[in-house]
Amino acid sequence: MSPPEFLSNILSPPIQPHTNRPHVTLTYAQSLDAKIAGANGNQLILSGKESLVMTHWMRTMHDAILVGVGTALNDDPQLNTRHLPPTTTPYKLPRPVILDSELRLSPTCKLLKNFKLGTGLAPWVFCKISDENDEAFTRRRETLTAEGARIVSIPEDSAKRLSITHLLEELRSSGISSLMVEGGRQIISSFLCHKPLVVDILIVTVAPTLVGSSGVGATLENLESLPKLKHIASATFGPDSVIACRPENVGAS
Ligand SMILES: NC(=O)C1=CN([C@@H]2O[C@H](COP(=O)(O)OP(=O)(O)OC[C@H]3O[C@@H](n4cnc5c(N)ncnc54)[C@H](O)[C@@H]3O)[C@@H](O)[C@H]2O)C=CC1
Ligand SMILES: Nc1nc(O)c(N)c(N[C@@H]2O[C@H](COP(=O)(O)O)[C@@H](O)[C@H]2O)n1
Repeated sequence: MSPPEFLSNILSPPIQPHTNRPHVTLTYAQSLDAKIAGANGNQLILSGKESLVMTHWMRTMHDAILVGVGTALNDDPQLNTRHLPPTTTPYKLPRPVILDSELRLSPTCKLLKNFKLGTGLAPWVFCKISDENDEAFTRRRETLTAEGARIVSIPEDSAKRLSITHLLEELRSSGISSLMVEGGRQIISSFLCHKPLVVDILIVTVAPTLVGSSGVGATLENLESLPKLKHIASATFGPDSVIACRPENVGAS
């Protein structure tokens, strides 16, 4: 059992990291009208079963998989490989990584439950560097640590979001060579528009469905902030089209 040729062609293992950061794959599923969720952020199952299996293969090809705390709270994801066919050799599980400035992650989330059941790796939760006197923050930190999370404090950027540069350096020095970023909207925008460019490949599943204007769009950014893309490959999985692109001039470091 091995990943579909589409993936092995574009993410030939082992994926090569950069000196200061992992290789970054940004991926999400969208409707034909470029929505990633329904009204009020309601989670939508956009991918059909064939492209969902493709996404789970992609998970096995990365050392870590990242979501923002908005997604963690809204979707309560598992970020595992449960849609792959049964096998005697266990699939590689990616390390779950959550960007969570204020430590809002629920101590009862599925990621922590799976870790305690032995069916998932301990999540790494990245947060801001807090004031020592912030007792509520310290309590949340202690609770999540007691539930099995590794909490890592990193600096914020000028917009008061966690610094993507520091995050990627920390992941690389913790042995993460390849990172799959799954969303949601703010995370997609932060990674896609980061200067210098840090996304090595963008893989978008397009489902033949319409969500309408109340849905959540894939990005928040205007055209000037978005990178130019070069098409790499496309494939169909069941009814869905999957498109892989590379941002032009992505950093070589
Ligand atoms: N269709 C798909 O493939 C996916 C859809 N989604 C959908 O996306 C929605 C969640 O998206 P959002 O609310 O935008 O939350 P998000 O998942 O993008 O998390 C945003 C939060 O992350 C934290 N954060 C820390 N540093 C950050 C940084 N540098 N950049 C951005 N965020 C940073 C902040 O607390 C921020 O509020 C949900 O409706 C979910 O269902 C999420 C993932 C994939
Ligand atoms: N590939 C894909 N297709 C969709 O239709 C989706 N809604 C998502 N969402 C992402 O997958 C996470 C859920 O993962 P688990 O099924 O719990 O393992 C969700 O939080 C989004 O990151 N992806």
